[in-house]
Amino acid sequence: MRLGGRLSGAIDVLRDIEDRRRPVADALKDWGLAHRFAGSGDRAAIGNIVYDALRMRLSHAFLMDDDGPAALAYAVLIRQWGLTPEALSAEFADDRFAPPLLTEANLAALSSRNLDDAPLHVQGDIPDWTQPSFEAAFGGDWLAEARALAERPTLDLRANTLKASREKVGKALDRSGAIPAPIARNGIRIPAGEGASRLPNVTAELSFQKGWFEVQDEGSQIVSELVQPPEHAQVLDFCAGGGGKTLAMAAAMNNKGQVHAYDADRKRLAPIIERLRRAGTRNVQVHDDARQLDQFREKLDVVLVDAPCTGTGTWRRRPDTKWRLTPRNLEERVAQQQEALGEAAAFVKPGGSLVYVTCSVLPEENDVQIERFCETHPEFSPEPVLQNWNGLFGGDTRRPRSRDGKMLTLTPASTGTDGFFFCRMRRQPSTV
Ligand SMILES: C[S@@+](CC[C@H](N)C(=O)[O-])C[C@H]1O[C@@H](n2cnc3c(N)ncnc32)[C@H](O)[C@@H]1O
Repeated sequence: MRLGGRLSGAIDVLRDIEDRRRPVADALKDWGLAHRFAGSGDRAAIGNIVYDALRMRLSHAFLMDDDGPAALAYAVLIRQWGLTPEALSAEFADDRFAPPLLTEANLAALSSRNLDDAPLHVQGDIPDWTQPSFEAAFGGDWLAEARALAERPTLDLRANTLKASREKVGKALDRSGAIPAPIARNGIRIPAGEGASRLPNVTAELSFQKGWFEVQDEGSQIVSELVQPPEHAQVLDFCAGGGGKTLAMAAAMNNKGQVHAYDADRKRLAPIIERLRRAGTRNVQVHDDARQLDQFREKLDVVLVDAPCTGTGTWRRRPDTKWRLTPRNLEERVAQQQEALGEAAAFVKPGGSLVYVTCSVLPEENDVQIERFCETHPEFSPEPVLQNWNGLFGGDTRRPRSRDGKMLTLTPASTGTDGFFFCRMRRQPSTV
């Protein structure tokens, strides 16, 4: 397919997402099934246009004075892919699959409008109601932080040290452009690429089938490393989901000690069994019934709460969720986080740690939760973590944002990762 056909395809998918409020991945998959002649390069290019359009939806719409799918898709090619309206007109002149050319009104808006005149949330491509939260989280840097959440993400992998070193995985993937990730010690990064370029399907690699690596954002790897469970510790991953952090901690513990993986939702937990097998992990016990945890009350060294959250830190990867998020969703997540923290705290032994993580950057889900929890549970208090950063990751790495060295926020702008929040609270040792 030529660029015109790809652009038409992207416009169809964007329209489908908007009209039927569908997740991007589903809309792209259906388009592929209905257009079987399209090759993998075409599908990747269409996917890139759609995702790029959604990441910068508000600023594109402002500059085009039009929030329709065609205007958004054209804006991607002009603002993000570096093509000019003139070059596109010339390219599409003899392409019968190309969409109608940009309207006079779109062209006039594009040449006369300046993004500096747009409301700030439009400049940052975030929902208007989230702006106060961004301001509270990042002060004067909030706009730069919001904009970084609208960039394309890298593809990050974690070498599974139970089976292979980072060097070995890097060699196995060298034709994919893999390089060591800047911060995480076992991280491998495949840069985001530009325009129509597509990321490799690393899960089709033999080295993946053999369990040499996992797909895991570098931010998720970093927070897993910050947990720092001692090798022989008894750990509970209370919101284990598909097991991304369980696997990372189990490998860091060198297959020693014990990681108990639990999730209130059995369906989310299910994939963990196959992942543990592939990774060669032998120190994980999976629990799908809360009653199985009763024996661990006040007994465990470390309890991780990787809490359900709004996922604002992953907006680069799932930009459609940015526009679907509502204040009500945020309220619901905040309530679930309080519940999960309260339940999980009961398993921490005196002197043990309770670690709270989210993949959100909103203070309501992060600092505010910690403050509220510590008020109602005075036996817990946050511990300094930033002071260990250099020791863990090296002195010349980028550092997360933190006001007090205890609560850390990783972001695309600060650490070049997805957004993550991390805080470790210590439970007072027993005095008897
Ligand atoms: C952010 S996801 C976990 C991701 C996972 N840790 C990973 O690294 O792949 C949050 C999980 O918390 C679970 N959850 C929500 N409330 C819970 C509760 N009260 N107790 C246990 N799990 C809960 C959800 O089912 C969801 O799977």
